[in-house]
Amino acid sequence: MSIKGGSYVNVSSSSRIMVWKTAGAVLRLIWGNDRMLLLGAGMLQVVAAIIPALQIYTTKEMVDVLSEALVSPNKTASFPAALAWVTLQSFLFASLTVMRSIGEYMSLQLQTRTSFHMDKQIAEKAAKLPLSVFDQPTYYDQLQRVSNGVSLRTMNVIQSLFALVQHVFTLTAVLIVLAAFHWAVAAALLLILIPNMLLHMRIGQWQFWQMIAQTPTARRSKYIFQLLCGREAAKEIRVFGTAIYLRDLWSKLFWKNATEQLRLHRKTLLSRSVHEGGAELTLYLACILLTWLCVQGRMTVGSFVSIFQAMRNSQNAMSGMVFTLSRFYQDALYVSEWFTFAGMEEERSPEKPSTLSGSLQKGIEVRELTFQYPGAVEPDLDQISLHIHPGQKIAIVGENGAGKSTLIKCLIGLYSPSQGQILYDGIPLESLEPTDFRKRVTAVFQDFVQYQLTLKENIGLGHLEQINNTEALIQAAHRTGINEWLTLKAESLETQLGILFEGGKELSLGQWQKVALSRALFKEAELVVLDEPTSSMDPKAEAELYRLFSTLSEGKISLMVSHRLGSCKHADLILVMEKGRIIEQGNHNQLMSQNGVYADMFRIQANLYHIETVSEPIIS
Ligand SMILES: Nc1ncnc2c1ncn2[C@@H]1O[C@H](COP(=O)(O)OP(=O)(O)OP(=O)(O)O)[C@@H](O)[C@H]1O
Repeated sequence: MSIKGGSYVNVSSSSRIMVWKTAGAVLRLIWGNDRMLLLGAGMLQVVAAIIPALQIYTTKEMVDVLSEALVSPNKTASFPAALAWVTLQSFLFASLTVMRSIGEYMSLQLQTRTSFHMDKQIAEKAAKLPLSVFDQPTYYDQLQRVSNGVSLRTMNVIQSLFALVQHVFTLTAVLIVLAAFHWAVAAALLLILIPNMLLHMRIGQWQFWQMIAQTPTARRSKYIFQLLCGREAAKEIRVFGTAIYLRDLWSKLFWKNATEQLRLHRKTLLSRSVHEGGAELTLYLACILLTWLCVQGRMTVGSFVSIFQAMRNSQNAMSGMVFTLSRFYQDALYVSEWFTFAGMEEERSPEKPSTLSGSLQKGIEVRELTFQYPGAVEPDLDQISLHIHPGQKIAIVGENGAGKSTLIKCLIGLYSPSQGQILYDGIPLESLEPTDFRKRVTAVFQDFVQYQLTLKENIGLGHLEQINNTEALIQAAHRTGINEWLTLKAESLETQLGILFEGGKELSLGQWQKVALSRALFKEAELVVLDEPTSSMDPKAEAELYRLFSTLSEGKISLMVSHRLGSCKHADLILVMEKGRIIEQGNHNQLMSQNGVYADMFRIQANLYHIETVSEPIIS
C-alpha cells in the first residue's frame, strides 16, 4: 500500500515482503548484539507455548478418571489417579507463571540494550551524513519516525515474533487434538483463523501507511506547539499577539490527523466486528456438532468437556494471534524506517584518499565552481574561479543571498560542487581524507551553536584533545574578552551556560558570539573561516577582535564574510558577490578606484557614519 494524494493504494504484497525482511533484519541485529538473551527468551516462549496443549490433555484425563469413578462401585479407588492429574495441572499452571516472569525480565533487558544500540546508531549515522541532507524536509520526517519509540517497536517485533511462534505452537497442538476427535472441528477453527489473519495483517498496513502519510503534518503541528510553548517565539508571540493565530493553526493540524485516524479506526472496528461475528457463528456450529456427537455417545464426557474447553480457549488464542499479527505488521513496517535511515548514503570518502603534507604551498584554487541547492531553479554559485594564496586574508562581501556563506561551505568541503573543482595544493578537495583535512579548518558560522553546556565544553569542543588544558582554555577565553564579564578561574570554566538547565548563566548574543570565537581560536588551524564573526559585538570588542585576528591568522588563510566593509579594508583580497557570482575582486584601494559596486557600498556605509557624526540624529 502507498499513499497518493492522501489516499491509500494497494501495494500490500511489497509491504508483506518488507515486513518479513525487516523481521529478519531485526533478528540479525539483536542476534549480533545479544544472542544469549535472545535464545533464552525464545526458548522460554516455546516451552510456554506447549503448556496450554498439555493442560487440555490433563483436563481430559482428569474428567475421564472422575466420570469413571462416578459409575464404578469403588469410587475412592480412582482418587490417587485423579490427584495425580490435578497435581500435574497445578504444576503446569505454576511453571507457566514462573516462565512468564523470567521471560518478562529477559525481554526488558533485551529492550534496554536494543534501545541503546539503535539510538546510538541513529546518532552515529546523523554525524556521517552529508550536510546537504539536513537541507531536506524529508530527512526530518524520517528522523521523527525513527526517533519516536522505534526501539520499543523493535522489541515489539521480537516479542510479536515470539508470541506468533507461541500461538502457532499452541494452535497447532490444539488443532491436532481437535482433529483427533473430529476433523470438522479442526477445519472450523482454520476457517475462522485464516481470513481473520489476513484482515489483521491488512489493518497493520493501513495504520503504518497512515502514519507515513501523516508525518509531515504531525511534524508541523509539533513545531507550532513548540513555538507556542517554547522560549524561541515567546517574545514575538507577546509583542505581535500571535498566540491565538498559532493555537488555531496547531489545532487545525492536530484535528486533520486525528480525524483521519478516527476514520481509519472506525473502518478497522467495522471490519473486525464482521469477522468476529463470522468466527462466533462458526464456533457455535462446531459446538452444536460436538453436543450432537456427545448425546449420541460417540465421545466420552471427558472428551466433550476438554474439546469444548479447547474450542473456547482456541478462540482466545486466535484473537491473540491475529492481534499479535496486526501489531507485528505495523511495528515491522515502522522499524523498516529505521533500517532505511541506517542505510542512508553517508558523506562520501575517497577510495584512495590523499593527505596534504605540511602547510599549504600553492594555496586553494577554485575552478568554475557551480553549486545548486536541492530544489533550486538556478545555481546558487555560478562558475566561480579564484586563487587563494597561502597566508592570504580574504574578505567576501555582497548583498543578502549573494552566495557568500554557500561559497565558504563549498570551500571547506561541507557541500560538494555540482560542477567545477576546488584544489588544495593541486589536489581535488573530494580526494582529500576528510578527517585529516578538517583538522586544518576552524570556523565560526553565522548560525553558531549556543551549547547549553559548561564554558569549558563550549570552548573545549573546538579542540577535544586539549579540552582538559585549563590554561589554554582560559587563554582562549581571554582573547575574546570573556574575562570582562566572567572572572576566569579554573572553577569558572565549569559554569553552566544558557538557561535550559538548572543553575545555568544566560549570555547576551554578543557574549555567546565571543564564546563561539574562543572555541574557534582554541583550535590551531591553517584555514580560519569567519562568517560574520562580529555581527552582534559592540564596536570596541569588534575592533579588538579584528586586531587580534590579524595577529593570530598571520601565515594562515582566513576567509571572512562581513557586511561591515570597514573590517575588510585590510584584507589582501576582497571578493564582491552578486547572485552567486564574483563580480569584482581586488584589494580595497583597487576596488575603490574601480568605482564599482564595492566602492558604492563602501561610500554608503561611510556616509551613514559621517551623517550620524556630523548632523542631527535622524530620529529624535
Ligand atoms: N540550506 C539551503 N537550502 C536551499 N537554499 C539555500 C540554503 N541556504 C541558502 N540558500 C539559498 O542560497 C542562496 C545563497 O545563500 P547564502 O546563505 O550563501 O547567502 P549569503 O550571501 O551568505 O547571504 P547573507 O548575507 O544573507 O548571509 C540564497 O538564495 C538562499 O536562498
